[in-house]
Amino acid sequence: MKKPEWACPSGKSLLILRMVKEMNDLKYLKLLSKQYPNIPAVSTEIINLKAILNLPKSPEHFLTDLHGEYEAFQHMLKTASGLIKFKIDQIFTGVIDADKKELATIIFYPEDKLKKLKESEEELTTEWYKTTLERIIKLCKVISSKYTRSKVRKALPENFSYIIEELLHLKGENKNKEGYRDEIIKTIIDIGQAEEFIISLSNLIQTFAVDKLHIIGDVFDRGPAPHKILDTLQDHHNCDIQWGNHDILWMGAALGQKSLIATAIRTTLRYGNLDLLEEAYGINMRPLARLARSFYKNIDCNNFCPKLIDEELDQQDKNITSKMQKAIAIIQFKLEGNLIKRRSEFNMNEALYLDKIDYEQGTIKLDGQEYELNNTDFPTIDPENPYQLNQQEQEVINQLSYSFKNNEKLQEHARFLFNNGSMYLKYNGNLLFHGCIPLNEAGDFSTIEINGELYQGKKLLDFFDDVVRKSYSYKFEEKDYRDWLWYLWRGELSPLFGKDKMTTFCRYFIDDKSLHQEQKNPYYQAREKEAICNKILNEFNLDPEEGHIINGHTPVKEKKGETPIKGNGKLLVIDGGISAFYQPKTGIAGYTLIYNSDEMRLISHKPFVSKEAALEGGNDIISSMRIVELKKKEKIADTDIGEKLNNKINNLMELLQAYKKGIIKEKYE
Ligand SMILES: O=P(O)(O)OC[C@H]1O[C@](O)(COP(=O)(O)O)[C@@H](O)[C@@H]1O
Ligand SMILES: [Mn+2]
Repeated sequence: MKKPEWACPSGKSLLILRMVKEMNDLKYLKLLSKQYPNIPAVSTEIINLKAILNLPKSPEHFLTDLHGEYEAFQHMLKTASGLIKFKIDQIFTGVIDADKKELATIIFYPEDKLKKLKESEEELTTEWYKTTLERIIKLCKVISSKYTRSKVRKALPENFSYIIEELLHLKGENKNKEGYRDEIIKTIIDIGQAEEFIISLSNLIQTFAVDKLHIIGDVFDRGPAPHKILDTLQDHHNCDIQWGNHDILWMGAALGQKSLIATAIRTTLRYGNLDLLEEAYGINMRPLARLARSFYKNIDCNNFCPKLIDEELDQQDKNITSKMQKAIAIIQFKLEGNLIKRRSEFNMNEALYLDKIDYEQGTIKLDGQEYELNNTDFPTIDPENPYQLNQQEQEVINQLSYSFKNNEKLQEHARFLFNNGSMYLKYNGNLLFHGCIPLNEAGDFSTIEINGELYQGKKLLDFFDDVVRKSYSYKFEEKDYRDWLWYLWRGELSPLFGKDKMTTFCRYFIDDKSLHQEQKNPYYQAREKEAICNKILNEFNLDPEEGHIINGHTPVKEKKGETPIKGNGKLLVIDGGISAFYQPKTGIAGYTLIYNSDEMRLISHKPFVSKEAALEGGNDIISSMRIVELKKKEKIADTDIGEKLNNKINNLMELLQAYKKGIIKEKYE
């Protein structure tokens, strides 16, 4: 059979191909020439970009599993996980510790700390303002030196931009300009603007300390204020998110996926965070409370009692929260039952419970064995038709679904998560994801068949990434993409969940602890081995010699001797439990990671007590800093952005040649 022409181009078609390419190149260069119309313009940009390539790589900050702990998160952000204090110690070697601590606290919380200092009997003298300003300027200079002038300029506060730019770019050794600088500082103090400058410069230091913030999932659930974390992230200058299972839960709920709405509400009530729904988001919970009150009269708290840290609810609130939790849990189990039956390809029949209950005996039969239920009050379940919502339940879930879908704030947060998030991220040679890459016992990528096609490894994550985006794009149509978000929340091969099953029903209703077990995916054992980590990096086309996997989701139990560094240093698990509920298990209050131009540094944190304590300067929450890897001084040229800049430089060089050869005519205004 004659080969199709494109399979092996003849000499003539090769010539045609080359001509087409040249024409396209020329078209592109002509477009580029609109931006850089002559030799001086294009030369300036080439010089500028080449200089940027030689700047040191700017710092990346990695946080994960924030679980609504806003205050601890804020502190990590403001302090850049200890990086700012570390720089202060490096720069001000001759300054006493107390002063360095004070300086650090001013930079982290400038308004509050200044107020506190003024309230104490000591007066803030001109000398104090001068020293403080000089130190802050010095630190700001060092921290901003990794950026181009234009980037620094763009970040400057409007009011003082000219003066701050002057101060930041005056060279210390320039004797001629010393008087000039001193006069600027003196005038700032004389005209009563010192505090404004201290605040502006402190904010600038916080901005520059970290260039890129990565959130490796799970902003929501357990803690009280995920909404405040999201508000902060929305305002951040440069942040990305790798979705966690708890984020997908809320994203799906925001799109009106009813099983996820029920689950999000149940989890919120379980941790006593009714205020999050009612006050922060303004979702009306009265219909659910009414239903709970009318059906679950005799609840004795037990397994539905909210988990609290400081007993912040009184008995009456605890009772109603428990009733509501049970009411929404039953709605969840019913909705999930219908979903599992509708989506047989999810293969989740083992999560069907309500049809296995003997409602007269108060027992349940699972895998041929009978178990006693510890609670047999199911006033809304019709044993003949256990998955059918009764009328009141139907009304409540419809009302909640309407509220979720039409809640402006929740929709704004969901939009942010969809737009700025992904299933995984490849960034500067590293691979970031929340949960796992599903593996089988043999250490091979697990395969899932969807509509006759097989997915595994990277292809599986790409499939889910695509489905999540489609669920958002088609949110107003009754397409079934949203069901996949539920699968991602709790399905066996969900890379965000990474466990064989979720045993919520058994945890509530059966005392036998063996039924509460959730088996982790074999990935979690396998990742201890370097070869497996390398295999995963290769699967994602990353260089195992250079790259690392950065993982969240499973709290590292440091107390039990577990280490966050796995696979011979190839993989870092940075979930150390910022969530207050996990701290007894982990023994610490979270890990964070800083990736600088010369090292990767893992920081473990002590529990964050309060902002008040932080303002006193006594709350240094860093418990240890470990250098995971020393790097050769990396430059922007070595990063992903460097690669893009290099491409641009190549194009500009071609444009320069085209001007020189007269292929494209220069334009001068
Ligand atoms: O702590 P709770 O509310 O009992 O939740 C337990 C559930 O949370 C999960 O651990 C998932 O949450 P994480 O992603 O934080 O691990 C489930 O596997 C488990 O069933
Ligand atoms: Mn998780």
